[in-house]
Amino acid sequence: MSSNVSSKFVLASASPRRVELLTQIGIIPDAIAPADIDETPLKDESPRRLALRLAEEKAKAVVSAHDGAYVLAADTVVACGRRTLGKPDDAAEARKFLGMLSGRRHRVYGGVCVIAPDGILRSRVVETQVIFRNLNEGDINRYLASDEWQGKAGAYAIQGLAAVFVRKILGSYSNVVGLSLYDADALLRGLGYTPEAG
Ligand SMILES: Cc1cn([C@H]2C[C@H](O)[C@@H](COP(=O)(O)OP(=O)(O)OP(=O)(O)O)O2)c(=O)[nH]c1=O
Repeated sequence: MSSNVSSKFVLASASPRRVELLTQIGIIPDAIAPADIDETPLKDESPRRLALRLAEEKAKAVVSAHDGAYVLAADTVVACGRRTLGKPDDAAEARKFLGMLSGRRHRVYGGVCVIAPDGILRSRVVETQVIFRNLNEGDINRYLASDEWQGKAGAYAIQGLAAVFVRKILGSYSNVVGLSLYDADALLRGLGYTPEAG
């Protein structure tokens, strides 16, 4: 079993949302070490497997530079029908994604991976279902003008203006924002880390 005595906590993510979410549960990273990995899906890779693989690869990419630390990484993938919606390249792609999400149910898969100081790796995927109301052209135009779609999987951020699109959500809200706090806490505790002593 890993021990957290004087262990540092490293967040392997460039996402400011993930820092904010962890702060909410009293975890302030000692270091932020974004992992620069190729996020291209493999051939026939499901969104669930993609989210898990990328979270694991992000954690593994930074662990060697942070000996003796707990390393946490995450990845968020939006899936609509059989399509995986990544971060849109431009406004045209964001428009396409929002059109696909309009009036439908989609799934947000959050991969979470923790590597403990002794090298033990634990990971899981969290699924949240989100149902959007119908979006008309005005809704989409206003949303695109806000720029909130940029850098967000599926071209929306539930924590911002897009909250009004969300008719129903089934599962973890923080998973949609970028990191399920329930699951991050469960993985960290399972590996012996507690924020108080960390
Ligand atoms: C669906 C959704 C996604 N997002 C964001 C969370 C993630 O930052 C982003 C998905 O991209 P990710 O590749 O998961 O993360 P990232 O590139 O921002 O950071 P890093 O790889 O360094 O960890 O989309 C929201 O902020 N709100 C939402 O409602």
